[in-house]
Amino acid sequence: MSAPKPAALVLDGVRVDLSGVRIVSGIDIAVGPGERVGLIGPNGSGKSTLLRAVYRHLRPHSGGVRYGGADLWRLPPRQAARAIAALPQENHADLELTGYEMAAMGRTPHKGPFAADTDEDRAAIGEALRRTGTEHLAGRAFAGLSGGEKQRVLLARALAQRTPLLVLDEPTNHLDVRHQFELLDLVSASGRTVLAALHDLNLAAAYCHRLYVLDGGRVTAAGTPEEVLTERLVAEVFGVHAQVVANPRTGRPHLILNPAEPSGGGAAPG
Ligand SMILES: Nc1ncnc2c1ncn2[C@@H]1O[C@H](COP(=O)(O)OP(=O)(O)OP(=O)(O)O)[C@@H](O)[C@H]1O
Repeated sequence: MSAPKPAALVLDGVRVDLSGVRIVSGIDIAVGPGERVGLIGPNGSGKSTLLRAVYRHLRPHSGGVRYGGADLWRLPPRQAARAIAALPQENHADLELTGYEMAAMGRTPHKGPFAADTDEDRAAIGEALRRTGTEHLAGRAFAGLSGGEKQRVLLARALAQRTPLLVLDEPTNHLDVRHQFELLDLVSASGRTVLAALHDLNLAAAYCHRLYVLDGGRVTAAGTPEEVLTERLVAEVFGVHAQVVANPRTGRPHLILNPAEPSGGGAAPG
């Protein structure tokens, strides 16, 4: 009943152009089976574009995306959708679906056209709603949910798909702090292979085994959070000052962030 055993995701020289503009190029990324890899980088650096090339919304102009050795772009759509589930940034507010129906869309790759839900479908949907704490949203119109509620229902859809690979684009968008932790705990506990774009560097440090830094459409650094999240790199890539300390509870790197050149002496408000 659980997702198949996770395999490795490999991006090999991926390049994507949009409207004749090169957005990302020469991207080599390897995510081991069951590994959680974070993609970090400033606005416009190409994170979403790259993820779309992985979850088959934007065909790369060159390079390959392989999962478990198979070229994801050559797989029949249904087979690909049994391997990879995505939590994209796009909003589906236009769809007239309930929370349950949205989560149930995750079962589409496992069913024939117009086939009724099987016991396994219902179990997968129910478990996904329960794990994401969204059972109470099942009967509500998806379009009327709050941003955070939508995000959690979309995660339920991805989990109901029961794929061994998850691609997450800003999964903590709209979520309050408790739900940010809960979502990433849930994803971590799932044991899936994960590639996720994250803006929050501390969450990236806390939940990812390794990080890739994207800047100007290229990978400029990669390694463990300890290796990547240095004061120098954060200053160069994000233009802010970071003091790196160890989280006293977890031992993971934790960044105390401030503007690069504090003005007004950095006095505390009030
Ligand atoms: N159709 C398009 N034509 C030209 N440029 C585009 C097109 N779509 C996106 N871009 C540009 O591609 C670049 C990368 O966008 P992308 O959304 O991948 O970045 P991102 O790193 O995910 O950004 P953010 O952190 O703001 O979400 C941006 O400069 C964006 O303006």
